[in-house]
Amino acid sequence: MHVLVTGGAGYIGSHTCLHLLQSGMDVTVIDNFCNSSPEALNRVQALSGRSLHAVQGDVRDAALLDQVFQRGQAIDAVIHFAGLKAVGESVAEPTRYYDNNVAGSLSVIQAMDRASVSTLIFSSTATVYGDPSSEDLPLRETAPCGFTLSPYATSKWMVERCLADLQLAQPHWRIACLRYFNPVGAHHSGRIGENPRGIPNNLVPYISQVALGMREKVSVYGNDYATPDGTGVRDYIHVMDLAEGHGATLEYLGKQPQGTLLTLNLGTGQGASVLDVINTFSAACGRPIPFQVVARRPGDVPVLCADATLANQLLNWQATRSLSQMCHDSWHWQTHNPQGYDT
Ligand SMILES: NC(=O)c1ccc[n+]([C@@H]2O[C@H](COP(=O)([O-])OP(=O)(O)OC[C@H]3O[C@@H](n4cnc5c(N)ncnc54)[C@H](O)[C@@H]3O)[C@@H](O)[C@H]2O)c1
Ligand SMILES: O=c1ccn([C@@H]2O[C@H](COP(=O)(O)OP(=O)(O)O[C@H]3O[C@H](CO)[C@@H](O)[C@H](O)[C@H]3O)[C@@H](O)[C@H]2O)c(=O)[nH]1
Repeated sequence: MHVLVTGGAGYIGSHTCLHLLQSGMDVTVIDNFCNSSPEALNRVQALSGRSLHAVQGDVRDAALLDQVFQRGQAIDAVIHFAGLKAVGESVAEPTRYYDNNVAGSLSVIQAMDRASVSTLIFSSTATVYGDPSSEDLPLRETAPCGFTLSPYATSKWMVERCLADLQLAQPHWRIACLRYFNPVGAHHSGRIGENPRGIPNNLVPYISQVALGMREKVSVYGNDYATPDGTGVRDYIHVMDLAEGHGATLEYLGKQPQGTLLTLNLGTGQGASVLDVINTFSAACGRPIPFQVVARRPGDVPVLCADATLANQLLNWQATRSLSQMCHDSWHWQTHNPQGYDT
């Protein structure tokens, strides 16, 4: 099987490319490196002992996509990771987010159509659930969606809706929208991992930099939520579990008849609070993690936690790595690559 991975040099993309190569699949990547480094792909190839074909470019470049689809061995499926993901940034720059995430996805879908490739995995997000009511937790895929709290979340929901309409109009497609919860951790080798530019937005990369002494303390955004310890609860999932979930989805889609549209939560089903994560990380790295409680971050919700039963059943897949493993692997990556791929 030959898979085109858009955004394959990014955090989730690089781990998924490694898993696909190790599973014997052929991989082509298109990435404009706006939030990643070609070095990630060098390391993926070194770790797997196999090569992939990398194309530098933007998924909104229709002519380039046509070239990629026409070149060499036929592409069987696309995993579309390319997109922008910073929730706060999307509030400040909505048109950039809609352009990259919505127009970029349309460009990929239309190029697939021209090339008669109709198997697609789309990177969606738990943020499509907005601020769920407590009776909807843990979240099943049927929980209300679309009351989104940021342009980022809306952009992902718009693409999910577009794919549902496409599937109705052209029932030969096989599509999976995967709603990721909170991916953290890194490959156990410490060779690939998350590579935030500037000040990290996300909790675990920030804690990692505090543990390493690069930043003074973690700001805990609010301790007055209706959660057991008052801090926000999320469903953290190891990035390698997520990568394996993509492999399992490709396998599942390959066995389905034409006309499949699948929407799945990829999470562990276990919620962890901000303080749980700080304490678990501190145990993993053997250092105290200084923190200070500050005001809530606008747009944050109290709890996002998956019911991943459907993915477990359909894909014969389950997230197996613990929060402790996630923190351990993030720390391993951070200590070996304090400046990310720029080291
Ligand atoms: N990391 C998360 O917490 C999370 C959670 C839910 C969903 N997602 C989604 O999963 C996908 C991958 O996330 P990630 O964490 O690996 O992000 P990432 O930023 O590390 O990776 C995205 C990759 O896409 C590339 N890219 C962006 N726009 C592009 C374009 N127009 N053309 C070509 N390449 C482009 C970037 O250079 C980067 O390599 C994204 O779509 C993101 O929205 C991420
Ligand atoms: O410095 C920090 C950073 C975060 N948090 C808290 O930690 C939790 C997790 O925050 P973060 O790591 O920023 O993740 P989310 O805001 O949950 O969003 C992530 O997870 C979503 C899926 O659930 C993705 O779609 C988003 O792209 C991704 O940023 C939240 O309660 C935050 O309030 C802090 O207290 N301090």
